[in-house]
Amino acid sequence: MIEVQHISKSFGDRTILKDVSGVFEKGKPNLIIGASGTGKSVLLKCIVGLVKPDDGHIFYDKRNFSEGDRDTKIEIRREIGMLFQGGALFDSKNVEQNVRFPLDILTPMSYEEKMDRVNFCLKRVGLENANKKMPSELSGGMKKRVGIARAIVNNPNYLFCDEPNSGLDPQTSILIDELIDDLSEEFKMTTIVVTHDMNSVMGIGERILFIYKGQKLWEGTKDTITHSGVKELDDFVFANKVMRSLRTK
Ligand SMILES: Nc1ncnc2c1ncn2[C@@H]1O[C@H](COP(=O)(O)OP(=O)(O)OP(=O)(O)O)[C@@H](O)[C@H]1O
Repeated sequence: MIEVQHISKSFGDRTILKDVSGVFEKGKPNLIIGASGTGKSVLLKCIVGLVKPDDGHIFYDKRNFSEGDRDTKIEIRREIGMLFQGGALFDSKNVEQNVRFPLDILTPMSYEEKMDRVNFCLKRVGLENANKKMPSELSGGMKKRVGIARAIVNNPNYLFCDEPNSGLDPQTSILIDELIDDLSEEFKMTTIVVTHDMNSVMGIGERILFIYKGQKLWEGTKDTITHSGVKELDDFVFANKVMRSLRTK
């Protein structure tokens, strides 16, 4: 479980996050949703330690990440897997080298042990025959799968995914969502997915935080999101014609 308490962040005189609190549960994807530019990625960066909040605390299974000692922070960082927006693969490395990279820099494992783990993860994401392919030879969906294999290769307790569906067609997006959902449960990871994709929300949104202009305005599930009574959330959810047509039924 990850807990954020009263997180605030400004850049210069622009306040980006205001007193955001929330709990992210183990074994399922927890979604952070909201319109573009509302502070979702900054919140995620605060949680993983890429941005330092001005105020507030972040706890990883009760361990204080924001004010913990150096060793605690290093320990927590080693338990984090991250799927970056766009995949962020190394263009000059092939698939297996990309996936092996965290093991090369973070573990003392032998080459054989690393390759066993790499092959296990590639198989788990449905890419068992792609070891030697270069990123330029992969489709967008395959790149995401490689990114996911790399994010889980170190057997993380925490998985963070920033817009995992960006640039993907709707069908591939659903497959990637389902993969993240399945992996979270299978490996008992606390997973946080940043998205503004309503398909993801209705597909895997068992736990959702809605951010509006840097504030958490609502939290709930896909079953309660359509009747939250929060105007700003309704504007977000029903921006899409299909969702509007469902509301009137
Ligand atoms: N390092 C930074 N310095 C200054 N401003 C920043 C920095 N990082 C983010 N911002 C600003 O913070 C605001 C929120 O950005 P953020 O990336 O969190 O939005 P978002 O909700 O994730 O949007 P999107 O869905 O478009 O990615 C934006 O106006 C952005 O310009």
